[in-house]
Amino acid sequence: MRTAYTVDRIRAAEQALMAQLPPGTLMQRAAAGLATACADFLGGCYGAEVVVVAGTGDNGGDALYAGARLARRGARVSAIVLDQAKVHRGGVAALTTAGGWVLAPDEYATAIAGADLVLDGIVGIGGKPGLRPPADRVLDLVEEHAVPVVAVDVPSGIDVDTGETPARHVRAELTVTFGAHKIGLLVDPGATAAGLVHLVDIGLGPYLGEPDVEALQADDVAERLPEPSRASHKYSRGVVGVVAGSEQYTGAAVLAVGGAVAGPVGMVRYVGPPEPTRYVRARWPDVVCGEGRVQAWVVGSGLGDDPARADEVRRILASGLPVLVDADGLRHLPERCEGPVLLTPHEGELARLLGVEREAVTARRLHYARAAAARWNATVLLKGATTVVAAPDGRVRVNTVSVPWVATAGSGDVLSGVCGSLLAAGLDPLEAGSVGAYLHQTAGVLASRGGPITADDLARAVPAAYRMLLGGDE
Ligand SMILES: NC(=O)C1=CN([C@@H]2O[C@H](COP(=O)(O)OP(=O)(O)OC[C@H]3O[C@@H](n4cnc5c(N)ncnc54)[C@H](O)[C@@H]3O)[C@@H](O)[C@H]2O)[C@@H](O)CC1
Ligand SMILES: Nc1ncnc2c1ncn2[C@@H]1O[C@H](COP(=O)(O)OP(=O)(O)O)[C@@H](O)[C@H]1O
Ligand SMILES: [K+]
Repeated sequence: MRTAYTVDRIRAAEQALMAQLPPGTLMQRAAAGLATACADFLGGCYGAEVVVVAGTGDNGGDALYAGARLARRGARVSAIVLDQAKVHRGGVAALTTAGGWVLAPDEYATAIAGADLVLDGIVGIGGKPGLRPPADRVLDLVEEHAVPVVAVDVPSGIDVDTGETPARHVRAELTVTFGAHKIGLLVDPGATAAGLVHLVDIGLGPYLGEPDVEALQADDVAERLPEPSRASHKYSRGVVGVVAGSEQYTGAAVLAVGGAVAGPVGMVRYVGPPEPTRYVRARWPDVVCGEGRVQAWVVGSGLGDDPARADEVRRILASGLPVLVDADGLRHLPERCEGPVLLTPHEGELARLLGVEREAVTARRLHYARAAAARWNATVLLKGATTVVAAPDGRVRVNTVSVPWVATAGSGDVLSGVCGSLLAAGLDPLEAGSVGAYLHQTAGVLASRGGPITADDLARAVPAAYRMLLGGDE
């Protein structure tokens, strides 16, 4: 499990650990891990040109000490010190002793233009979002010359606790973070600004407590994927009912059912008008069409605006059974949901539900997913490159494994079927949403292999993804 914590929690853990150790130990552990990651990134230090950008806090200290280590390993390391009066003195001394030097302002442009790597030590967890002058001017040069950036702890300028980027911020190829993941490294747009994230263990583990945000990894997903036993029969494995598609949107029915049959359930029921029913029957002889007992429902994709279908959604939501509500179904939510409910909006749908602009949701994904979970008493899965799943009790998971080719028409319909199948097999909404999102993106990786895919390709790849995660043969 990848676990992330708020800045307050990380600071408290650091205090507790620092009290046990000689002064400066943690910074040296951080700098050592950072220097190794930079050397790996550069593919060797000898002769590499590195520019350290050091702000006024300990983040700058980490960067300067790492710069000193790189200089001792043969790199040419210079430093841009943003404020001479407040810079980490020990860090500057270490760098100069190791053969590095501090640049004068009129040397910044040339140094950055010739750099193989810029180390962003502007601000870490002590930073406010945005970049104050002269950091912004230095970033202009870095972007102008497209120099790769390794961010120290976090990309400077992001909101570390939320992943929001309300103002100017660094965009890194790699972020080397210390002690624990910060929430803003896992949630977009901060996650995108961070690039790849490498965690350096500095010994905080025993002091951290319960995480604020979790991200499942392959082994966590494997543990949670339902598997039948010798005693299983089709009903005990779970039956999922799919209410999707209409005379106009037949494809939504096929794709949602395609996701559901690819999941762990023993049986899928489909409930819909004659035309999509014909398509579903023709494709899956095993799907039972018409009403009947189910353990969970998937409702919403491609329903259109038929009032009878709206009533059906409301009736299902009042049944107390686990329900996944997607797309058009989201227009028929009650004042507050009862029972296990998983809502799966994309940003536009969540914006409509909450009466805000889409751009606001894009900018504040964690905030609005949490707000909707509290407002409707339901688990909310906000789709996107980093899917956020927020439960009404405050727990949050994010899915950071993703492949952009999955952003294709009908992909969300497949996701609804996959997650609904997991709900019917007994997972609670937070588990079904987070496991389903991981499985769906893994199917995307397998189907795509670096090229374009259709939603149908994605659904067909789900069983292989399931098998791979369980450790079965390829
Ligand atoms: N506390 C610890 O035990 C450890 C801390 N470490 C490092 O220390 C960092 C935290 O250090 P600090 O608490 O000194 O804080 P930071 O270095 O993150 O930044 C605080 C300083 O930046 C300035 N600042 C704030 N917002 C700014 C902005 N938007 N633009 C420009 N300047 C801004 C502030 O005036 C303040 O001087 C961590 O991120 C990590 O890199 C590591 O050395 C590991 C151990
Ligand atoms: N940039 C991206 N990278 C990876 N996956 C993405 C990206 N953007 C969207 N997705 C995924 O693609 C799916 C799109 O679903 P949705 O927006 O409902 O589309 P549709 O309505 O066409 O089915 C979701 O699972 C979402 O998480
Ligand atoms: K930084």
